[in-house]
This record gives sequence, C-alpha cells and structure tokens, in this order.
Amino acid sequence: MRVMNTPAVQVQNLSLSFGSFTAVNGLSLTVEQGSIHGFLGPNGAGKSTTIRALIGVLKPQTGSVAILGQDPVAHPDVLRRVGYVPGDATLWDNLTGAEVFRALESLRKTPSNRALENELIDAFQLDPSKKIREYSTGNRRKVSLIAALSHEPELLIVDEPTAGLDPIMEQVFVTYVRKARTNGASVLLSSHILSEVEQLCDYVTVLKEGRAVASNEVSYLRKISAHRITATIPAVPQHLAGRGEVDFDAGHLSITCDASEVPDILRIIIDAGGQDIISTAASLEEIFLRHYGETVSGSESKASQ
Ligand SMILES: Nc1ncnc2c1ncn2[C@@H]1O[C@H](COP(=O)(O)OP(=O)(O)OP(=O)(O)O)[C@@H](O)[C@H]1O
Repeated sequence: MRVMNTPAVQVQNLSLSFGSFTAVNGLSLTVEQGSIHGFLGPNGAGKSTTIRALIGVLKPQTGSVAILGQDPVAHPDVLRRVGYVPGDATLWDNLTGAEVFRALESLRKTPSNRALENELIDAFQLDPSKKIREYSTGNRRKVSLIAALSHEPELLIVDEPTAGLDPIMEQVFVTYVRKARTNGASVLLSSHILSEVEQLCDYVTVLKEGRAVASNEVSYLRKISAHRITATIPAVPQHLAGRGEVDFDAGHLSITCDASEVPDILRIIIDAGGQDIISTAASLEEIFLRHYGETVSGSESKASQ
C-alpha cells in the first residue's frame, strides 16, 4: 500500500566502506513520490554502491535507507514493488529472453502486465526467442528494462539504463519511463547522458567521492549550462587573458565558459589565428561541479536532506 507523502527513496547520512575505502560517505538523498530523480557523478563516485544499498544488497554501516517507506534489509518484500535495472546485469546465458521474463517474474512474486510486456518487446524490437548469450549488450539491456518496467513498479531504480542502446531505443526508454511516471511511479535514474537527464528528470543529485556535492532542479541546468572550447593557437588572445577557466599549454588552449559566451569567444579565437577549434557542451557533472565547486553552498543550491 502506498503511503502518501512518504518519499519513494529516503537515504539519510549513509556510509558504506569496503575495508578501509569509503565508497559512500554521509550521503543524504530524497526522491519524492511521482518524481524522476537523476543520480550523477564521475566514475567511482559511489552511485552503484548507493543503489545496491537501496535494493538491500548492502547494509548501511551508518545511516539509513528507506524505499517506499521501508528498510529494504528488514523488509525485503518491499522490493516486489520496485523495478531494478542493474548497471551490469548478469542474466542466465542459457535462457531465452522470454524465459528470463518468466524467471524474474517468479522470483519477484509480482505478476507482470503481459500486455505491457508484449508492447515493450515490440517497442524495443527485441526477439524474445533468442538465448541471452546470443544477445548483444544492448539487447541484454533491453531484457532488463522490459523486465523492470512490465510489472508496473511503484519505484523504478535504473543504473545507466541506456548504456549500449542506440538513440532510437534510448527514446523508447524515455517514452516508457514517462508513461510509468504518468501512472504514478517514482524513478531514480543513474546516468551520464545529459539529453536523457534533461528530458526525463525533475531533479538531479551529483555525487562525488561518496558525497552529494550538488542537488537541484533540472530546469536549473539550462541556466547554468557550460561549454568547453579547445583550439591550437600561438598564445592566449589578449581578450581572454586574465579570465578564469582558461588553460594554455604548448599552443593548446582550453576554455570553459557559459553557453551564452560561446559565439564571442569563438570570434576572438578565430581573429587571433586559432585553429582546430572544437566547442562542446560540458558534461553534466562538469556543469554542476563548475557551478557549485566541490561543496554545496550558497542560497541557490539545495542539498538533498
Ligand atoms: N565490492 C567492492 N569492493 C571494493 N570496492 C568497491 C566495491 N564496490 C565498489 N567499490 C569501490 O567503490 C567506489 C564506488 O564505486 P561505484 O560502483 O559505486 O561507483 P559509480 O559512481 O557507480 O561509478 P560508475 O559511474 O563508474 O559506475 C569505487 O572506487 C569502487 O572501486
């Protein structure tokens, strides 16, 4: 039964260590019911470790974890209401896709919506009669996604869901996550893909070295989006000298700037004889970390509590 106003995910002061190495260090995170929350961070930041605590595989060493209002270690039954897509799904090689759906359904003890399952199989263009070992990485991912979505979970936890999917299949994923949310599901989505997070998420938390270093509404991303411009050039152009976020080394110039500054800076570089000019949108983590620095501070930021 769903208790209104209970967060879908509530992590409080969570720490998890492996030997002397602390992978998650005092993390707090709240995913409100009905929201899609992006979980970002550089490799090794502790996202998957946190997610493993959410599904009850790791027990918090300090702090607490609750999903749908319950401790997943003390009350593992709550996991029947959760759809989980691991980053590194290991499925049974000798089973077909269709057999994996039935096996997971029986392990979970929650019936799948077969009509939705078939709709997802069609939408993801998966041949369920093939054995897992015959599938490509992307097709194995589709099996995990279909299995997680088709029992209509109240909470969907997805770790790098579209890794290995082509852009069309990525859009299928986006469509069905939106539908799940429209039907009341909450979602925690670990992703490195800016477009995916921008399209789907209401809120984003950035993790670094096991801590939440930034947390804010995704609409805020658009205001602070950053670009990186690189070029080969004999010297730093006079108009750019003295500004922050300019690196120059042996003729290679690198500048991080606001998206609105890109045209002016490109003109300055071209006028100064720059070549091999490349302008790219900074990654989400770079955007957030650039904006917030290493810690969450200032009135605009809202650290997850
Ligand atoms: N079972 C384990 N034993 C020892 N160290 C571990 C274990 N699991 C994770 N770690 C370490 O904890 C840190 C966080 O790993 P985690 O997989 O949570 O990062 P992540 O944010 O999901 O990274 P990525 O984006 O690369 O998937 C890493 O340094 C990793 O090597």
